[in-house]
Amino acid sequence: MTTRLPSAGFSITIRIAVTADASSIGRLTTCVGEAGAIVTALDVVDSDPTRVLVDLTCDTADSAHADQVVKQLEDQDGVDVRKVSDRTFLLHLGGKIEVNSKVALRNRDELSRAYTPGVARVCMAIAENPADARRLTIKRNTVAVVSDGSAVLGLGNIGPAAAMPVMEGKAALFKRFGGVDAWPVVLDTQDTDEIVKIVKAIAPAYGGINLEDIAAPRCFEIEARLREQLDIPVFHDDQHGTAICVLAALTNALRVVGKRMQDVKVVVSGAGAAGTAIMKLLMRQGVGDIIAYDRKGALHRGMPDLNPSMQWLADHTNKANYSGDLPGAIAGADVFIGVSAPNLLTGDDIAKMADKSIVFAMANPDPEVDPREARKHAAVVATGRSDQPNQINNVLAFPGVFRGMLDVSAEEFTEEMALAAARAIADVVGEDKLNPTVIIPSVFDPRVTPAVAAAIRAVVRGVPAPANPAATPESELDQAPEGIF
Ligand SMILES: NC(=O)c1ccc[n+]([C@@H]2O[C@H](COP(=O)([O-])OP(=O)(O)OC[C@H]3O[C@@H](n4cnc5c(N)ncnc54)[C@H](O)[C@@H]3O)[C@@H](O)[C@H]2O)c1
Ligand SMILES: O=C(O)C[C@H](O)C(=O)O
Repeated sequence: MTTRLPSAGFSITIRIAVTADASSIGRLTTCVGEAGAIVTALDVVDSDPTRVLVDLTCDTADSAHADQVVKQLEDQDGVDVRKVSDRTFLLHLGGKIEVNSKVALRNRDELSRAYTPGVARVCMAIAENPADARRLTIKRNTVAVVSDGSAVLGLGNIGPAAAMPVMEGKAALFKRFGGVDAWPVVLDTQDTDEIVKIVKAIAPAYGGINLEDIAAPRCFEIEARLREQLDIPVFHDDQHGTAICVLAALTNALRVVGKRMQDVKVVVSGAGAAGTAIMKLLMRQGVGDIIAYDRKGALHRGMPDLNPSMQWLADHTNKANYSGDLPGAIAGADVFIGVSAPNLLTGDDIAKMADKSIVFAMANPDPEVDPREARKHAAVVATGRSDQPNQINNVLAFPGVFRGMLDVSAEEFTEEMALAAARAIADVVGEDKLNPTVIIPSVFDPRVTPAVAAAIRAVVRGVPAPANPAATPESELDQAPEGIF
């Protein structure tokens, strides 16, 4: 987006000493407002007859804007800026997750059962019957969030240490939304063979593997090989989580505009992890007319030097073998999906799409087209941003998908599960709520995870998804384990 709006992601708290008079606090908030920031809190820390010490908190648009807000305050008469704290960095001090013991360790008696000597009998039980690992260890509810830091958000190859805040965040989301204990496992290697070997070696402790932010096309081979070698589900969130959410959003967007999957022409910009999985799932759901776009242009037959996944797309999409530019491709198209790079299209390009067009511009943090421009011409617009309507984010999918898979000890993640999860997410938006700005539930809608988990469990059990998942047990972990003793 060209003009950035203030966001909680760039919230700062400024400690300011100001001359004590009737209008001094008012002048401060006016100054911040005139600088384009939004005041969200103001606390008086201390005061005496001559001076007031306040903590003023405000949302800014980015780091440069935050500096400018502080500078404008410093330029005011009688204002002394003492300290500026970045609230996002404050929240990350010491990391975002921790391990808690589920058992009390208050005396020798408890220690003797939780640890040695008692624990030895439990170890031997698992040695004799490996399936007991799911009942007697954290395996039944634990997922490894594995990354090599090679494609982190839209930031690129920033390495494993720098990827940690995202992986910790993912683990926090797993717990908050799915009750799943997830743990970051970042790897100081970007070698495919080595990653497969390491993940295979750590797998015994986990009930599932969530691959995260591993660059395409390596991610495809890593996922395929691990699926083949492991007896626990392997899910690549950037591929499958995104594809599930996009299919859910498109299902409802098509309901809004009154078009059918099999009739629409779709253009996807970005044939990486997300784009490839999105296209495959949409094709599986009946979309027949797709053009895939990447840096080198529209993927078409006869294009040289394509990697295997792009070659597959060139062979299986683009019916008319179009090879022109992106604005040309979307002219007359019904749906544009962007998972590539910022600012590739203008409002005028969107105006040339078919009547009642749908635009999902999902590059983070800045979408392929400014959604405010796109909304002037398209019937439905969605982005990945939390400050815009119709936020498409994987958190709608992965907590429920893993909740469901762990509940039934699933051994693999399948395309049937992806389709069922997408249907479950779409169905959460009832007919009475569906409109161009509500095609997808809020990430905070408490119905989403139970609905997705129930749909996944139903696929594994080979039964229809329950009509009212909230009325069924949310997790089999809530039920008493059988046959342990
Ligand atoms: N909103 C969401 O929930 C969500 C989910 C997944 C990905 N994304 C965003 O989508 C983007 C891609 O994610 P990914 O995981 O697929 O990354 P990726 O690196 O696997 O794939 C990105 C692809 O886009 C291509 N690309 C780059 N610039 C391009 C351009 N100017 N025109 C056409 N293609 C271009 C790259 O060559 C690559 O093939 C990122 O910005 C990411 O933040 C958003
Ligand atoms: O994973 C997310 O929540 C964000 C998305 O996958 C992205 O890459 O931007």
